[in-house]
Amino acid sequence: MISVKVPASSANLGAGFDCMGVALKLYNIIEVEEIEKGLIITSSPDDPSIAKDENNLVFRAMKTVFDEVGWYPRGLRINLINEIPLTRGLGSSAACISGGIYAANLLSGGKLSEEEMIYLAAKMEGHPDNSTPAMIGGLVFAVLEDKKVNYIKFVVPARLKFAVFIPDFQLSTEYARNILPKYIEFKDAVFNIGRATLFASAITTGNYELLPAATQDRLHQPYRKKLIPDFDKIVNLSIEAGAKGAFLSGAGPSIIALVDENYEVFEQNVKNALASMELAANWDLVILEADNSGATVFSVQSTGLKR
Ligand SMILES: Nc1ncnc2c1ncn2[C@@H]1O[C@H](COP(=O)(O)OP(=O)(O)OP(=O)(O)O)[C@@H](O)[C@H]1O
Ligand SMILES: N[C@@H](CCO)C(=O)O
Repeated sequence: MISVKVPASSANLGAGFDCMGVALKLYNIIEVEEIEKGLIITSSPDDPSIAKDENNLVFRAMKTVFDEVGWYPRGLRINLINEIPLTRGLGSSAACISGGIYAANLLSGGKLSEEEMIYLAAKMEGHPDNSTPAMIGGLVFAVLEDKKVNYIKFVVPARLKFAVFIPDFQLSTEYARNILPKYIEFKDAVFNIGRATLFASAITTGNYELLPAATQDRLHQPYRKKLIPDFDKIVNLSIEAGAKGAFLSGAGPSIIALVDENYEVFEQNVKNALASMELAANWDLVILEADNSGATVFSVQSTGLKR
């Protein structure tokens, strides 16, 4: 049996719609083994949206590898241990895709290179901003091309914390993409290019004072925040408490605030404020660090199956 550990991820990071994302220290574990025949899928905790047949996202990701390398297991057992909340903007689908591809590559003899796995994952997800950090960790700047992903990985220092606000409701990425406009104004495109460029420079040089300006966005947040009634309240609360920028995590509904120093004080103050505020949803706050490793092998045990 092969166990793979794969991190959550937060895409966009403000202005970098579909091209910037960071892996976070919150994990799913995917256990896979070849069996004599059939497909057995188990999951804990379970959720009705986790398919137990060939529609399962981890299985579908694994199958793209088997099709690519031309090797198929006789049967397959998949056990999912899920820590990443589903459909909250924390890359649960990318973890399934990148983790499934990584596990299938190990099971089938490691024929694909890291670059090939990164490409397959981004192609399946449709954009590389969650799947690439889920695969290799770190904070990633990435563009999906015809046959490859062009990317740069930045190793995030532990000093930078990601305060993740997770609400008690879900928002599917598909829905949150469908409400975006087909066209945007030229001035909004210019606004985002400036901020995304500033973000990349500020984060890689450690100039965190620029982050509040660099995390502004006009491509997706103005539209999506209408689906998240507490968005402005939580962003404003975070900035007042000292965050270096706060924005929607991926397609939402989670919100992330960047916190540099005194994160314990930030956490306490924000938790107290949340408890006394009138909000439309219940919000959990967890402080996470970036994961700089991506998908990794957790353990490998022989199944004793003979070929
Ligand atoms: N552990 C899992 N096992 C199987 N399927 C999963 C699992 N986690 C998520 N999924 C599938 O992915 C879907 C959620 O994907 P979606 O892209 O909407 O949200 P997300 O990836 O959590 O958020 P975002 O893309 O904004 O970061 C679920 O409805 C389910 O079909
Ligand atoms: N860039 C993607 C991330 C969510 O998968 C979006 O915002 O729709």
